[in-house]
Amino acid sequence: MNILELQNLTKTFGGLTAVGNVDFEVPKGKISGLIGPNGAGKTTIFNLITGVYKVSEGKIMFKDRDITGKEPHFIAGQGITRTFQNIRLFKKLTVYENVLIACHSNGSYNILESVLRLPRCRKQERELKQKADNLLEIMGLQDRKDLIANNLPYGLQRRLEIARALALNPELLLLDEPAAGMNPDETAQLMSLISEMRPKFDLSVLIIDHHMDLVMGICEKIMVLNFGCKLAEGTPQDIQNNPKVVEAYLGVEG
Ligand SMILES: Nc1ncnc2c1ncn2[C@@H]1O[C@H](COP(=O)(O)OP(=O)(O)OP(=O)(O)O)[C@@H](O)[C@H]1O
Repeated sequence: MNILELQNLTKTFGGLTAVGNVDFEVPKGKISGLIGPNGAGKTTIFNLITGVYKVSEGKIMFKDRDITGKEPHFIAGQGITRTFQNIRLFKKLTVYENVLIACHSNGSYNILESVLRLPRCRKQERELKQKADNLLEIMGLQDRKDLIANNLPYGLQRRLEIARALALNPELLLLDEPAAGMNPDETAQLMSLISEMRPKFDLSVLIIDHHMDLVMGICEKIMVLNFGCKLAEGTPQDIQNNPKVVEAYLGVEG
């Protein structure tokens, strides 16, 4: 069963076709990968899925519902959250505050209940704090919860971004270059973390990354883009043995 389907997806910017007629299914409960050379259209696809860019042509189906053209907040509310290529955190707030703020987006009490500190509000706040603590524990950030986010090592800032995305209770998590800037040890730790959190949160995951060891190591299905078009899709083995992919991407140093 598929959680997400891209049907004939196209995005043009003026005369440039950033994404052209792409069909791709993301299976439910699996980790999938989206790879391709720089400028191939990968981040544009994330921006289309999350409603940041408007689709030029084609359809995006999430859990069999058409979400094409919907606003980002609606799509996030349906269960798709993401991280960004350039980390986006509240850099001057603590690690804990960063996660707690994200958890609060699920709170359902109103301003009056909050100002009057009514019991329903106090109960929810306790639950949200508990949730933030759990997320920090799972992401291995509990012992740094009082640090200012900007002072975290880069690899841990990436983990914090994932914790914030998980706080929104996604069913589909989109990770845009989660291992960018990480050394091989940090990348290996991130791979185990993603593999462990997938069943823990009952997630489907779609990852963009240039680290082939990460993508080939944890993805069950991979799509390769080149110049905005789908070049190949299949298992890591299919992709590694595909001469077109080797020529377009894997054979390129860097
Ligand atoms: N807002 C925009 N306006 C104009 N062109 C854009 C815009 N966003 C992306 N593009 C163009 O679309 C193409 C695809 O870009 P995109 O960022 O999706 O590639 P990518 O595969 O994610 O690359 P990278 O691996 O370098 O992040 C590029 O030619 C890019 O310059």
